[in-house]
Amino acid sequence: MTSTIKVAVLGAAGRMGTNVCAAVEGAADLELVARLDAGDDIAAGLAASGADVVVDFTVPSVTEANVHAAIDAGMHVVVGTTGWDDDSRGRVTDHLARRAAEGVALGVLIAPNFGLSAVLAMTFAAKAARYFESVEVVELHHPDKVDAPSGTARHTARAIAAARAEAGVAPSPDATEDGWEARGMDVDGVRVHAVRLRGLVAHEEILLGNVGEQLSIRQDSFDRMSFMPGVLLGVREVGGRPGLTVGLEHVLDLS
Ligand SMILES: NC(=O)C1=CN([C@@H]2O[C@H](COP(=O)(O)OP(=O)(O)OC[C@H]3O[C@@H](n4cnc5c(N)ncnc54)[C@H](O)[C@@H]3O)[C@@H](O)[C@H]2O)C=CC1
Ligand SMILES: O=C(O)C1=N[C@H](C(=O)O)C[C@H](O)C1
Repeated sequence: MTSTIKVAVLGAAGRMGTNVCAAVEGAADLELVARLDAGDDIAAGLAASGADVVVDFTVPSVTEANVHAAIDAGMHVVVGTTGWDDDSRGRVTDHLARRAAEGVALGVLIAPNFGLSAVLAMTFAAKAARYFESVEVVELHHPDKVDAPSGTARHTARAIAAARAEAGVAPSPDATEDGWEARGMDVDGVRVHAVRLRGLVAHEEILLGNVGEQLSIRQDSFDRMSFMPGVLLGVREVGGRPGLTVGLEHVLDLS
């Protein structure tokens, strides 16, 4: 008989955490062993849970500390929470390397978006980016979101910028003078715009333009259930991927 993967969920009372707990409970090969949220002692809760994999859908201000606590506890981690940058990802890589040197090989998967449509949109945009003079990213979300722009939009812009740099493409033209404020955030030279609107869940549009033509790549997550197949895939795969993996596209082999 194959054993189940024991899963602890951090942020279990949140919009995503609630869905993740239900998805884990509905999967025959997974076992939900802890639901932890704000106010709980995360280190103690994880130690008591005996989890194999920790899933974090909390808030940007606490997610890094949670990941280090899980690594200290000898658990693999799947992270959906946003707010990561090169420095915080670097500290996780270093922590994983220290644990590996102690003989404890752990995997951490940080994915800004677990939705298949979003991962494909990012991948297609990065592939298209070298062929267009201009590219901008627009993300649209529910107004209860605490960060802007979204982690997905930042990840998309970084991938686009890397593809354009590799191809030697010039920066998108932009004659806007300094002091005009509606040009979005500059993420590695790609402009990212954020819309917050009641009724929305999570949406992204990548606009690519040449003289006389435009390509629009649009994805819509209408329901948080759409993230669950990706989260469960991450839970099943992370133990076999020691070190830090950033982006579900690597697990899906789309990169
Ligand atoms: N990667 C992906 O596919 C997706 C990522 N997200 C991201 O996931 C995160 C959570 O999103 P939502 O569920 O919508 O937010 P939410 O606000 O509904 O849930 C966050 C939960 O974390 C809890 N929390 C706060 N501090 C905590 C702590 N120290 N320890 C444990 N729990 C704590 C809160 O009490 C709350 O229940 C955000 O960063 C969001 O951008 C959201 C949707 C999809
Ligand atoms: O807060 C959300 O809702 C979402 N957050 C993630 C992000 O910031 O990219 C993923 C998705 O867009 C939903």
